[in-house]
Amino acid sequence: MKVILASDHAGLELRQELVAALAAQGVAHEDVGPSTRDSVDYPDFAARVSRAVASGEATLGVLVCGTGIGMSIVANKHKGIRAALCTTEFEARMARAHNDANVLCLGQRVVGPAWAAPSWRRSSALLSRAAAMSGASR
Ligand SMILES: O=C(CO)[C@H](O)[C@H](O)COP(=O)(O)O
Repeated sequence: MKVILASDHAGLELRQELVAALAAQGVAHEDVGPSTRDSVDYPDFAARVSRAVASGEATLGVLVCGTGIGMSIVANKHKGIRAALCTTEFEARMARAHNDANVLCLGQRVVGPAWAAPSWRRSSALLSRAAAMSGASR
């Protein structure tokens, strides 16, 4: 299994937190940026991750922007992508178990530290659990 992650400038810190969580758990992953808080266009990053998942280059994708909404809209335009915008661990579990979601979209401004520190910590666990639930080997 390989997880591919990207964000825009508004999702940078949460994405980096998730990358660290995956690395700590030994989950294969690819972080495709961006690397700075310079403003970028989220559709470019949504397309990069969506293409990778749709082609099989990656098993699961994670996209983070300010709200997660734009990322989910763009990702779901790609054939073969079932992107789920989740704000809770329950939603992420259901997205995998009931909807076979293959891209997790998160909003840093919704679940991130500046808005709700406890949710920020939960979101790291959320991704790790979603990845683990794929059933694929790490
Ligand atoms: O959430 C988003 C898209 O759904 C973007 O992250 C957000 O629109 C970026 O806003 P700004 O350029 O003002 O930082």
